[in-house]
Amino acid sequence: MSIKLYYFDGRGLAEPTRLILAYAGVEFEDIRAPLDLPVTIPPEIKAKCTWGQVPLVELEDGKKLAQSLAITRYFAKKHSLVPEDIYEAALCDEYVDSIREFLQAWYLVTHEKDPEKRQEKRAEVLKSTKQRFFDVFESIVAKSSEGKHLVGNALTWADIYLTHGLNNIELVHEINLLNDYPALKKLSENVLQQKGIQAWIQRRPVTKF
Ligand SMILES: N[C@@H](CCC(=O)N[C@@H](CS)C(=O)NCC(=O)O)C(=O)O
Repeated sequence: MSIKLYYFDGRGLAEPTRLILAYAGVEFEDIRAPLDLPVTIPPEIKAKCTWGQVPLVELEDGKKLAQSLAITRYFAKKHSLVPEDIYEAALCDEYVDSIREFLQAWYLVTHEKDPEKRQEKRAEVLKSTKQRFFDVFESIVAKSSEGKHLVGNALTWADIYLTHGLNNIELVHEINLLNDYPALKKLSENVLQQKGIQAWIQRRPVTKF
C-alpha cells in the first residue's frame, strides 16, 4: 500500500509534506477533497480523521498520522531533513513555528470580504510581517555559511517550509517578497532546484490557495 495523504484541493497545511515527499522521491496518493465553500470534508474521509480535520496521512502499513506539523516533521525526520544535532533540530522547529505564525497572519487577510478593507489589512500585514519575520529570516540566512540555509550548512525542512510560505503569499496575495530579500531568494532558488521538488512543481495541480 502506498502512502495516502488526505487534504483539500489546495496547498495549505499539506503542501510542506507534499514537497518533502517529492524531494525524497516517495510516491504517494494525493487525495484531494473539493475546496468549495462552505469547506466540507467528505464523510468517507471525515470518518478516518482522528481529530475531525485534514491533513491526514495513512502510512504504507495502514497506521494513521494527523496534525499537519506532526506529519511534516515525521517525513522530514524520515528523509534526513532534520539535523541530528538536537539544538539545530530545535532551531528548525523554531523557524517552522515562526513561518506558520506569519502564514496565519496572511491567511486572516483573506477573511476580509470588503475589497478596500482587505487592501488595508494586506498593507498592515505586509508591514508587520516584514519587520517581525522576513527581515529576521533574511539576516539569519545572509549570515549562514553558504548564504542559502536557515540552519547549519545543509538543506532542512525549515528551508522547504519557508519556501512554501513565501510562494503561498505570492500565490494568494500576488506579492513577491523575494525582490526585497536576496538571501531568501537564494534559499528559495536552492529549494526549488532540488530535482524531486522541481518535478513536483511541474506536475502539481494549479490551485487558488
Ligand atoms: N491543527 C490542525 C488544523 C487542521 C485544519 O485546520 N484543517 C482544516 C483545513 S486547513 C479542516 O480540516 N477544515 C475542515 C473542517 O474543520 O471540517 C493541523 O495543523 O493539522
